[in-house]
Amino acid sequence: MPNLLSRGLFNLFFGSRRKPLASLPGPPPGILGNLGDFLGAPPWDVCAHYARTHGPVAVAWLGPSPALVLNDPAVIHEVMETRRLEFEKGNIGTQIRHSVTDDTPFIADQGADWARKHAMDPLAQPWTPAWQAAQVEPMRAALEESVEALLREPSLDLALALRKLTFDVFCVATVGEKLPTSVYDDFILLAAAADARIQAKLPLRFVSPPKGFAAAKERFYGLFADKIRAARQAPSAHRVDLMSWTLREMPDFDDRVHAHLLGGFFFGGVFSSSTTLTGAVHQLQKYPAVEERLAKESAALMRVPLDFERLKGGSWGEAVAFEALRILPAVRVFLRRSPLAPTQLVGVTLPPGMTLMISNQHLHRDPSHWVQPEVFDPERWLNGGAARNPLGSGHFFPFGRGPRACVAGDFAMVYLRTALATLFARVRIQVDSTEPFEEGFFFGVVLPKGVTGKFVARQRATDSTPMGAPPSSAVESA
Ligand code: HEM
Repeated sequence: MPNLLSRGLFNLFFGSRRKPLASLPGPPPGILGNLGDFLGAPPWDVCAHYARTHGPVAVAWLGPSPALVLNDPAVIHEVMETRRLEFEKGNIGTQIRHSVTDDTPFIADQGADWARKHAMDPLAQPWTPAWQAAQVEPMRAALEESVEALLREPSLDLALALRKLTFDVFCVATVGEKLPTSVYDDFILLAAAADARIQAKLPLRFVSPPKGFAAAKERFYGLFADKIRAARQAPSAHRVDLMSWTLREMPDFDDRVHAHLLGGFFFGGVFSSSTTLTGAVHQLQKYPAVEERLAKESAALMRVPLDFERLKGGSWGEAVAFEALRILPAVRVFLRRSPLAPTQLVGVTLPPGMTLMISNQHLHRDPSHWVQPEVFDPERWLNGGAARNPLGSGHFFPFGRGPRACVAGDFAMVYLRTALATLFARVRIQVDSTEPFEEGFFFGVVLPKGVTGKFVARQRATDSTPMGAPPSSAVESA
């Protein structure tokens, strides 16, 4: 809390800016506004703290600029759904455009730009659900191969190991094969360049790209362009990867845009999906009975080939994925900004270009809505629980809300369920500490830090068909 002098100075210099927002609660600003709150803690924790101390709508000051912190489901509904065309996404476009290209809908302006890009996105087509369903067995096989390799590692940084595993599996889902590690290195370099801009304390024009950025970008997107060219020359009616499916269904789709979207898939999905898996693994170590039930269900599901229909029968796996997305959502803060023309919201006129900070951190754990919100309890999603709190509803929006919610949310659920089933049928993931882990931030996504552990093979259940390589020497029973 800033002292009286600091508060007095703020009012002296910026008091007139406070007047239009005076009816709204919020922390008292000092000479630097409330920046001090954000320097000491992750932004989602600050948003949750404001919800608890000031209520569901609060004004905070980022230096001399006000920000509206929203923890009210009805107002969030307005901003992200009914009135979304008025509120552009923060400045994420200028931060990540160099790495992700302009073709991804993620950074499109609300309105016509987004509508055009969304309409031609292979992830938003009538055939997309069929492509998703067809990924279950190829992803299972890719996961199994990666798991066998990880079993040989004596110790792992689980966030990084699951990130690489997710990248490899997404290669199979997008182009039908795992790609060389050099492609992963290029991807991480491009993501790190975007992350440096997201986290920059300087004006963006002073943030220079890392060494080798231009060459990595050319190689990364060039690889997808080469794959598309090769697939056009030797079309196959049987390949089920996204690229082949798109070429069959949308033969006139521009190859350059197609290559950009295939590359963009990794930026959209690898960090968020692997962070969610890491969170799930950490919670499962803390709640062994939940893990045991997942292992049993997974062993029963695991007959090769695994198909979408059988995977859907794994209701505990789905509940575990939902619970991980609730308690440790990978994307916790959504930024929007008010339009240049004066706009009314929450009973006040917003200044032009005002930042709106929307977070799911508090609402996903709101004790007035959830029973024992701090407990990792997948049971809450069974017996109608998922219908009571559907994805994108007031207290559960890990994939965002409204038309700009994650275009690949359904695919992410298929991936998470396939990954949980494949992993927990085969291994116990031993996590070194169940204490809460430190949470960093990479590419706009939460990055778990210091979550170390190892994979330990489970004894295979007798009623499942043997898969893959023989168990390694360290074996536990399921
Ligand atoms: C657990 C995994 C995932 C989580 C938690 C997640 C979360 C999100 C969230 C919260 C948004 C909305 C952001 C906003 O409104 O500001 C979003 C949008 C988006 N996500 Fe995901 N995502 C995941 C997986 C994926 C995957 C696998 C892809 C692959 C392509 C992807 C691609 C996108 C794209 C392109 C958008 C922009 C959609 C649009 O504006 O039309 N995401 N995601």
